[in-house]
Amino acid sequence: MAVLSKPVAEPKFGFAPIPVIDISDPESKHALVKACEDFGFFKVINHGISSELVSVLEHEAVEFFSLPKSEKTHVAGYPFGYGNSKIGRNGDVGWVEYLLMNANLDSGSNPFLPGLLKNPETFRNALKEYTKSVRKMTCEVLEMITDGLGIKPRNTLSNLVSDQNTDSIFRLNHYPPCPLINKKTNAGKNVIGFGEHTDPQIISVLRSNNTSGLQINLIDGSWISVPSDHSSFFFNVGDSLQVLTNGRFKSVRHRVLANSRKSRVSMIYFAGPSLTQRIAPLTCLIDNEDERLYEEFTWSEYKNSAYNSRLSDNRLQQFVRKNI
Ligand SMILES: C=C1C[C@]23C[C@@]1(O)CC[C@H]2[C@@]12CC[C@H](O)[C@@](C)(C(=O)O1)[C@H]2[C@@H]3C(=O)O
Ligand SMILES: O=C(O)CCC(=O)C(=O)O
Ligand SMILES: [Fe+2]
Repeated sequence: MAVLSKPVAEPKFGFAPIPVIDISDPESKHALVKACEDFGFFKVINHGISSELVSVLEHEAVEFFSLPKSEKTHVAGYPFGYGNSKIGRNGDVGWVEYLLMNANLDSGSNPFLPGLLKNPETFRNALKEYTKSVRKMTCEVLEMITDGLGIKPRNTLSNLVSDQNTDSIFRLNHYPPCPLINKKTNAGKNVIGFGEHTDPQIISVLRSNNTSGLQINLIDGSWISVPSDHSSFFFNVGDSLQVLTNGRFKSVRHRVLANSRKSRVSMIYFAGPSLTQRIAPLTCLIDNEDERLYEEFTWSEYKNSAYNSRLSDNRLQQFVRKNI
């Protein structure tokens, strides 16, 4: 893997409180809206997703990443497939290997899936069940958010991502223990696993094993570490939701630092709309045209421009309305 020694800003508070939302309680809708406004990030508990389902998929992921390098690189590809160190195709690198897939397993976009692992069917079934359950939870969360914002109908946002044919993707990341970090002195402790960025989609749903490393950037610019919790899900507001809410919700900048001793395995569902979907501030959230902060774009336009950018770029900047 590539050696990364770029200095990164120190987290200000170490571990700090992250909004925790109990989605079994409808009244959590207000806390959800506040979390999206203040952090663009929150942890979800009482989600009802079977821990067995998550464990099976994690086990399959660990099996995959334990394969010899030659077998993994056999399924290397862009945008979907295996990748090691290189993130995207514009020069970003990290202490990470990953498998990126179209979340719609019936789309034909993941031709490498049948050849994966000894028992590809177990992997495929676990993936299918997992993405289905996470998509459902995502829609529930978006409906609570819509309620909390006082928007009608309550499926205004969930409709954008509820169909399995929308442009949603699924990513497995593996951050191996990093020998560049000195276990005794902690020298080199800031090796970047996944560089700072915002997610371009509407909302992302992350689950990891019990190895920490994820950090989020607060509105004041400081970084905080997110304590790992393998039984919860972490949600990131994406760029598209920032636009839909006319900047009221913040698309959270986040990154992952490597760990000297433990592997981190994460699975992320990026809920994206269909390619032709128009993304613009919801008219019910603005009183008059002058308040509109962003130009309208289609998801396909935004995605193309995002995939031509560097990881840390502010991708929304070019869509900010001028003369307001
Ligand atoms: C450097 C890049 C990697 C990325 C595509 C991009 O050009 C800019 C956005 C990156 C990102 C971040 C969130 C997701 O992990 C991801 C799959 C996505 O949709 O946008 C990655 C892209 C990637 O890894 O190809
Ligand atoms: O692996 C993680 O914990 C986060 C990775 C991430 O932010 C991403 O893949 O977009
Ligand atoms: Fe991300």
